[in-house]
Amino acid sequence: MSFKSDIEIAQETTPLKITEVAKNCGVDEKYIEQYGNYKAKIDYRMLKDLKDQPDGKLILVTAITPTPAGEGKTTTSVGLADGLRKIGKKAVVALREPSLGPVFGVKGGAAGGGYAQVVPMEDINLHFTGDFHAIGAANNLMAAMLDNHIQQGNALGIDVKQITWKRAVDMNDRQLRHIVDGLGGKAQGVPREDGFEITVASEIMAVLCLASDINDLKARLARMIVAYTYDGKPVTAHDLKAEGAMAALLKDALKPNLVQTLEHTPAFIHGGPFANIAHGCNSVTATRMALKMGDYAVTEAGFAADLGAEKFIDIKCRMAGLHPSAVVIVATVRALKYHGGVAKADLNNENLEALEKGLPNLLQHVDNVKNVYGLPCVVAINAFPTDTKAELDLVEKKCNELGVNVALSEVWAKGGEGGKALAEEVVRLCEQPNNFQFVYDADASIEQKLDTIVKKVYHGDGVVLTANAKKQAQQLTDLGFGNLPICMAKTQYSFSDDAALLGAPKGFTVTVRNLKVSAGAGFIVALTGDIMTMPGLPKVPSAEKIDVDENGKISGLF
Ligand SMILES: Nc1ncnc2c1ncn2[C@@H]1O[C@H](COP(=O)(O)OP(=O)(O)O)[C@@H](O)[C@H]1O
Ligand SMILES: O=COP(=O)(O)O
Ligand SMILES: [Mg+2]
Repeated sequence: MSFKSDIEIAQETTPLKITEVAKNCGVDEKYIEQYGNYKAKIDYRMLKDLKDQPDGKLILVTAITPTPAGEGKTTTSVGLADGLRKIGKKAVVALREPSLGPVFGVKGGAAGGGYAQVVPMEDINLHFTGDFHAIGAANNLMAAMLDNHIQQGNALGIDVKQITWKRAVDMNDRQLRHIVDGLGGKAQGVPREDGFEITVASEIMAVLCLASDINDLKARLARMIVAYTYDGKPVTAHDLKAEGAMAALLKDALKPNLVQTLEHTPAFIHGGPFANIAHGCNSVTATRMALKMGDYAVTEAGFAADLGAEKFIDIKCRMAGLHPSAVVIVATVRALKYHGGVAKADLNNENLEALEKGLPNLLQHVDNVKNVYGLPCVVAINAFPTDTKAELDLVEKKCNELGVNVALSEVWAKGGEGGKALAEEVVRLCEQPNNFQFVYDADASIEQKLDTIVKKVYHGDGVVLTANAKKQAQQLTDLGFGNLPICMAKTQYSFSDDAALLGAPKGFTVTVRNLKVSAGAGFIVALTGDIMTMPGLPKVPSAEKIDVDENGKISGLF
């Protein structure tokens, strides 16, 4: 069976003018800054003016532990919002902006798929409104000012071996992970080991996602710790007088972007941290706008419920005072078979036995959402064209037998029409009482918080800190950062820190090898296993299939 590609579906649709989309969801035109006919930035001052307007219900879309292709959170978020509108509800979706890393790498774009997409998908997946370029420029201005300070005499006494700030580029480029720069002699800089991280892992991305306005942004940027002195004192962006210029670069990037789904549902897209190496959620301002403009605000958190959902709750909701009403856990036949031991190449072949063997991964995520996060949830079986009826029926049957709330989602194939059953169930769940809770108390020690996450969310035996991480934990506590929430940087392919441990592994510990404070964002990043903040391209990058014709029409993006 052949299907139209995502980009073919997107390009055959006629979107509404963005001013009409804005008007339809109640955004006053005085807040709209158009970027062409189909994109706009919305001034966050609208939130101050609407502060007395009641919020809608917040729905989080998460997933089971994914295959490298992803299981359809973004697709389901879009299709659910469309489905809610199909049943007469005022729904808005809030998503992250795609990074060029995956776009040209393995996963491809992040604008949904099939008949559940946001448009214009080419823009959204490529330059969009320039926010990521602005973040990269601000990040690298910081790096240039830091190295220039050292070159100009190093009055602050920065220890070049204790520089924590990396350069950034929005690309999967392993060649830049570990570099030596400042070569060429006295006038060319100070030689040192350096490195790049992907822009979505930059602390500035997290700051942009958590800041409420330009003053808050500037204050956060100023607090960012970029290095330590020879006597171990932190050096901040403010010490280097960098926050003003960085904020100037980010003035427009701070405003959320408004686009639409294929069915003209309003979609706020803003910020794009990955959930394995960063906190994995779109901006608070975009989420708040969705809550003001919709009776139901659907948002997503990256990768599975042990990563994006945990950080959505313990970082984003904790900092912004958000309280989700319901959670959708996306599951797919292919991912369940993957957890049941089927090789990636064979995932399109029916295999009921492997499917059943993979269920423990789903059940453990359901258990976490219900009993650790305390939220009502529904499993959305995201139907792929390669799924057989027997497989889809088995997942639904097993979930029902185990008392797991489940709904079939056909949004990829049918758009909002395929999301009506899921929408009805989500509306019901939003009216249920919920015992929303954070996983840990922020005032616990850094090690206790790490241990709690490993035990309660990953179902491991506990955390192990390397000697280096232990020293850093003590240093950060002594500097007064011990009460910050934790941003776990861990593989997305396993509950554990070992990507090979699929399903619902037991009897493992998670090793934290490095702790770094993101003092501007307000959390501590814990690097586990061999996770890296600069991914690499695969053997056959998706970029090889992307092209543009003489009329500027792009092909090959998905
Ligand atoms: N039901 C489906 N059938 C076919 N392809 C799908 C389906 N759902 C998602 N996809 C595709 O799978 C990939 C991952 O979907 P996405 O929504 O980005 O997942 P996530 O946000 O969880 O990473 C995308 O290329 C998307 O087009
Ligand atoms: O950070 C990861 O996001 P996805 O799970 O949407 O790829
Ligand atoms: Mg996604």
